[in-house]
Amino acid sequence: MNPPANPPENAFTDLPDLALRAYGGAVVAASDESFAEKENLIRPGRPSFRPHTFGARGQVYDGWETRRRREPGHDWALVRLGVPGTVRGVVVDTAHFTGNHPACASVEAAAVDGYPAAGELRAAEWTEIVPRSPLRGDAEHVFEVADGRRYTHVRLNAFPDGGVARLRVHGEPRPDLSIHEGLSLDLAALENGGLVTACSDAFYSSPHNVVAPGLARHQAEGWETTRRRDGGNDWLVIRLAGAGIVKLAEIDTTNLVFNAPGWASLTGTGPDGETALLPRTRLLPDTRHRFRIEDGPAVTHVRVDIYPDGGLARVRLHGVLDR
Ligand SMILES: NC(=O)NC(NC(N)=O)C(=O)[O-]
Repeated sequence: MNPPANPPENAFTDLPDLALRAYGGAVVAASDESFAEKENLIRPGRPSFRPHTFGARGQVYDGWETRRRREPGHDWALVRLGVPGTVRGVVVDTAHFTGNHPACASVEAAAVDGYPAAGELRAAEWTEIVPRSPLRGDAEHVFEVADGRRYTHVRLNAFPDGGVARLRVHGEPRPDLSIHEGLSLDLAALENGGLVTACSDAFYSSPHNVVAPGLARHQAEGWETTRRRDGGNDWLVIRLAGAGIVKLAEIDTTNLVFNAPGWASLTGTGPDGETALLPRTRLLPDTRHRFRIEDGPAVTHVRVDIYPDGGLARVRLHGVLDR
């Protein structure tokens, strides 16, 4: 999620990239990756470029690059989304590929639950979500997707061959929660369908990071705001995996050593209105705080207020789904 504080509504690039490696995405197969490896497609961060870094196979690119095709057909890469979901838009980024970018690209999507092997995936039913479109070199191509179905995999087609730096697949998470039936789970986690739907400020790093899997390895893998000068406070809103009762909240300031918030509070919203889940509570820098939440009602959204600013590495809201 990019600045500014009030992004335009429905800008799909503000939704999380469901294919991101950090969320568990994987490039499970590709027709070819002679020049540069397919895994680069879903790496976090902007693609880098160092000129004249020629290795034994040619210039080294931060992207997926196939060899010059001498037979009919086209190249493709198959991506498993880290979290299944509704795809709202795709970005095909040819950053730094000039003279060797594909002439055109298209994107297809499929829904295959379980653990399909690459061969099984290729035989799946694929739906075109981005029609074959011309590409330019060294450019981000932004394609909105109107199809509202849930998908688990996408396939990038490069016509006829060439290099693509990144493939971003923005959307809303829709995992299958049946496996959690009768169990507690992190209702905020992106992998369980939690989604940050609003935030006051995303200047340094994305608020989606607070619901990402695992621990943040450094400050940029968490959410960080600017220094606030107006007397207010920063906040974000998490839409939970479903209506649920939060029983344990984890507020993690790890890696925020000199810029951790001084305090935080949690407010739930649900069918019964607004409920204070955690009153304004003092936080320490660089610490994973855990708080029991007693007797809360079922809520669908939780607002996390931090005072006055700073950011958080992670927010975990463990609880049970309300039937
Ligand atoms: N990785 C490469 O060297 N690719 C290309 N060549 C240069 N110089 O970038 C190409 O497609 O021939």
